[in-house]
Amino acid sequence: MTLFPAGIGRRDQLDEELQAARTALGEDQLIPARVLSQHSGVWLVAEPDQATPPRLVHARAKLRGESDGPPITGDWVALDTGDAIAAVLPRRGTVVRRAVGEGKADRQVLAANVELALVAEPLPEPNERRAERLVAIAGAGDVPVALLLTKADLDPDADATALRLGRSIGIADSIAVSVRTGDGIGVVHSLLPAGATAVLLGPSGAGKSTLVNALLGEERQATGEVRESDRRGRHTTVTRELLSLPHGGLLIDTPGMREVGMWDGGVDDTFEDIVELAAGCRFADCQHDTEPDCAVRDTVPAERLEAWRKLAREQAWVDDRRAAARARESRGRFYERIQREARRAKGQDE
Ligand SMILES: Nc1nc2c(ncn2[C@@H]2O[C@H](COP(=O)(O)OP(=O)(O)OP(=O)(O)O)[C@@H](O)[C@H]2O)c(=O)[nH]1
Ligand SMILES: [Zn+2]
Repeated sequence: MTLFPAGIGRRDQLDEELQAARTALGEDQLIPARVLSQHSGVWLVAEPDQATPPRLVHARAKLRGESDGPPITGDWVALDTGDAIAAVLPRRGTVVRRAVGEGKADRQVLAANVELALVAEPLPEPNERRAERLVAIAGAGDVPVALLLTKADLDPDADATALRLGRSIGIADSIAVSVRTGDGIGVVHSLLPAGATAVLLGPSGAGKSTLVNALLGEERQATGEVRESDRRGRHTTVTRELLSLPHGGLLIDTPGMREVGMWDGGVDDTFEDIVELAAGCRFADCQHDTEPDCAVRDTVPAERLEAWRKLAREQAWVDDRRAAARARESRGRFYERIQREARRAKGQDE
């Protein structure tokens, strides 16, 4: 039985990228695979042709300390002859948040190589601010977004609410879905064509797992069993997994997130309405607060303006810290070079 009857996803230029990794590492035996799930210290991977069943592999120690962090679910990787992940192939379409932690500025890649982010917010009281934030981090990684207003059966005006929220955040695909009535499920399927990979994001309790089960239909039982035995056998924790949907689409399931910190910008994309209107303000640095001739203040709802300010402040804070870290790093490299040159000069003296 294959876990992914319709394959493990599209990947353009896989051969070229693999060749580049072989050249870089000087190893010509590397083979490609995709990470289906990440556990503590091991990764479940599958090869594109699935000639062998998915298997748990390790990663080379050096990979774990790299700036991009260890391999994650959705990654395309190069495996060596010892079945260890030797390289992570370039990531396209990433969702990155600031790692959770007080005053910390570090990045966490939530999903890699995704072509769509499904941002879930539950009805009847969707939190627009929370959705905006997820839309912004997806936008920062060049990942298009569809909004899913879940639990549509709890809101008699679900479709209107979805439309309104989509307009407000600037997302064309905004769909009310209910697992209870089945409304919207077909539309979600149509957003996930064969070979495409999407990630499902949203707060705890939004109904993500329930929706995933509905999308998987009967497939889940078949795939679930295999995975469960993997998990139990190894006592590992699954954080995210790549799932194969019946129509051939792939979906990365993420656990509910309490905190989603900004990392790579994306604020301006999400608040395009404000950015565009601001061009009409009298002052270029207008804060849309008490300035005269402000084109934004009276047009944009106060809560949205406040949300924009808050995210922009947060992004500025992260940018500061990232700039400081880069400066520290380049100072470090500078001193290393000076010391190296000093040692060399000394060697020549002797
Ligand atoms: N009325 C209604 N309830 C739903 C629907 N979908 C999910 N729920 C309920 O919402 C609750 C939360 O659902 P989950 O699927 O566990 O939510 P989740 O987003 O996966 O939460 P985490 O696993 O914590 O991230 C459960 O009690 C579900 O039964 C729906 O379409 N309608
Ligand atoms: Zn203004």
